[in-house]
Amino acid sequence: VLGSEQKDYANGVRYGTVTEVLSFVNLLSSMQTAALPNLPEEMGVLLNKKDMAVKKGRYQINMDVLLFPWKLTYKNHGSGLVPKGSFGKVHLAQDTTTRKRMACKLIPMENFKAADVEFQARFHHENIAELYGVLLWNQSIHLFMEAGEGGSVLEKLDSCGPMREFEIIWVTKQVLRGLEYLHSHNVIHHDIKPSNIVLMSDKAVLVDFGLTVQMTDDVYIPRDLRGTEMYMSPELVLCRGHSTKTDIYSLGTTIIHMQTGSPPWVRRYPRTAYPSYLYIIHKQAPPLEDIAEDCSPVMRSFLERALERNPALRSSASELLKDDAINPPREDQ
Ligand SMILES: Nc1nnc(-c2c[nH]c3ncc(-c4c[nH]c5ccccc45)cc23)o1
Repeated sequence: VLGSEQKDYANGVRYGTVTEVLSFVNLLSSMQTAALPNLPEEMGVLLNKKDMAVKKGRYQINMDVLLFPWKLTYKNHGSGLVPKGSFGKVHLAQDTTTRKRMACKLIPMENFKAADVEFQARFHHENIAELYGVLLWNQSIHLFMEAGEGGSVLEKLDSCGPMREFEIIWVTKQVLRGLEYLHSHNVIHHDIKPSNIVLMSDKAVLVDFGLTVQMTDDVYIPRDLRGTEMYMSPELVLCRGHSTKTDIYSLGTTIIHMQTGSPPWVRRYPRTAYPSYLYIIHKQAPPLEDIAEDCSPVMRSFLERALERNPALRSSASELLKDDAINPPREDQ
């Protein structure tokens, strides 16, 4: 039976505010899948009135919006689909009335967490993939978001090899702006890595906020290990409390991946011989040996500051945004 608050979703899909999206999402997280059959075909709250055309409380998948498997940007890629984010396959979506192209991440009801949406709904910045709306259909949550049609940095690296320094600077600046914004709200992304940075014609944006948390004070005591091993900071691995500085370390390892084509450690410690890198990250000094030989001196000192073992001494996003490495003197000056 629909509870009282569930009633106002009985009329399907509607436009709403961020607050309404968050209460819808909390309703979904608490809803048992058993309640589903007697719900309307699709239910949802959309933020983006401009690009998503709701018709009489309906927004039907494969009618009002078409979903396509994301043709990976570079042809010679393995699978046809965008690799799974944390709990979700990402499709390309197109509204049939407005023609707007979006990303649509499908998350099965049982895997859905409010955090998947909460941070993208609450925090807005040009370098964070915008949330356009949340829809429940066919026992799956559909998250409609800003699409990075250039694919992810990982896809670009796998297909085109190491990036040149000016490309790395362009991506790093955008990621730092997004991190500076999140960190100013005490929000830790927790999974900064090449596959969570997607490219558009004029910018790069951060995606996948499934592991994101907001610190209550200036340290976060984790209950579980969050992130992807290769990009984890020593203090995060230690599990004795960490801060937003952990994202800066992950950006440092991401830059190493962009300039060499491989994450840190793997060339010196092959994955075949090392099932886990946590001990290496804990014991070894930061992976400065994995910095590309042809890395410029300014970028090398940037990386030394981003990969500083002691988070208190590690530079912040705001400090790194002023660094010479990403503000190269213009040739003509
Ligand atoms: N996990 C996740 N959560 N939200 C997104 C997302 C929002 N907007 C997007 N735009 C593009 C891509 C994406 C395209 N090719 C790719 C190849 C690899 C990885 C991602 C892409 C992913 C997204 O992704």
